[in-house]
Amino acid sequence: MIEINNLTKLYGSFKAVDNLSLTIDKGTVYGFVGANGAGKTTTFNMIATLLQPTSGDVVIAGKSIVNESHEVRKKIGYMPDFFGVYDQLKANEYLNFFGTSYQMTQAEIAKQIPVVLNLVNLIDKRYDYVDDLSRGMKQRLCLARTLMHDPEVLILDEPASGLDPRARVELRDVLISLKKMGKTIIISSHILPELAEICDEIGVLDNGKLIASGNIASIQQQLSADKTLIIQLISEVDHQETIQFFKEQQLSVERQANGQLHVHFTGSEQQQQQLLLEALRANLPIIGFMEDKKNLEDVFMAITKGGKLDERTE
Ligand SMILES: Nc1ncnc2c1ncn2[C@@H]1O[C@H](COP(=O)(O)OP(=O)(O)OP(=O)(O)O)[C@@H](O)[C@H]1O
Repeated sequence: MIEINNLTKLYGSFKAVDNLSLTIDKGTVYGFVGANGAGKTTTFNMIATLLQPTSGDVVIAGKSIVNESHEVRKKIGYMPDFFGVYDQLKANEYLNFFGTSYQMTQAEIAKQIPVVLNLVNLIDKRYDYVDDLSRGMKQRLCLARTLMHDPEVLILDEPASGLDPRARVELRDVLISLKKMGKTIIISSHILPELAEICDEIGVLDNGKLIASGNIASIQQQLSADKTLIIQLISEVDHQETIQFFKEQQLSVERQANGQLHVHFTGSEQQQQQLLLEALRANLPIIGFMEDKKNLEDVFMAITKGGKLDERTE
């Protein structure tokens, strides 16, 4: 559905997007995550035909953003990270304005306005002034405007930014409905857990490069070779024998304030099982043995700061 081929953008000599290649299948919700300045907006502006790439191309439903931008625009709905405020316009007038700019007929517009307002749960606000809506409602109205011409692909740049938790949940529910309708959605955020809830796949952008891509489980797995085992011991027993056991296995061990041991481990799952078996055979006072599952924030920080994945994915 979307083929990104060697997409590159230079601002002067600065590479904001560096040789990005990626395929996104129809019906996929694909999330781009990256710190501020990683290149998300630049990438989205190119996909949305608002910015010419320095080199490379994006092909959406068979149409090139470089050579067929007009055709591409019919297929996409773009929600920018900042959008204008339209004084003195009511919600339905706002949608009418965008419908007209998509060259829809008045009959089509009249039919589509209630459809999109229902989708974003704003049908009760159709006669309210845009300026009087809450920030979350404005975001959803902006999403409604991108749906006016019923595009196959939605490009949403940080749609949840600045929203309170409740407004985020409301927006997420709308996105889940759009996903169920079979839309292909590209969405960005600098908050990985937020994307993980609705995305089928995630791409991590760092300094303009796509340094990891795949479903959340595979991204987490790419990091899991470097893990911490949490060992819980019977309280009030001497920890020394157990610490000595792990040291003899050439593993580094740290005793925590809560009495747990943290063992740094880089082996496979089979080797992890073997370690547990040997610890039990040695009759150590172990009552808990588990891997410290990295949460998504840890994963994000590790991939963008530690450079661990750079070597593996290149
Ligand atoms: N018009 C421009 N001219 C020069 N440099 C630019 C321009 N637009 C963006 N940049 C630079 O390109 C890099 C990528 O910016 P971009 O806005 O794409 O990142 P982003 O991931 O969307 O960041 P944010 O999360 O802060 O919106 C940044 O270093 C930014 O300063």
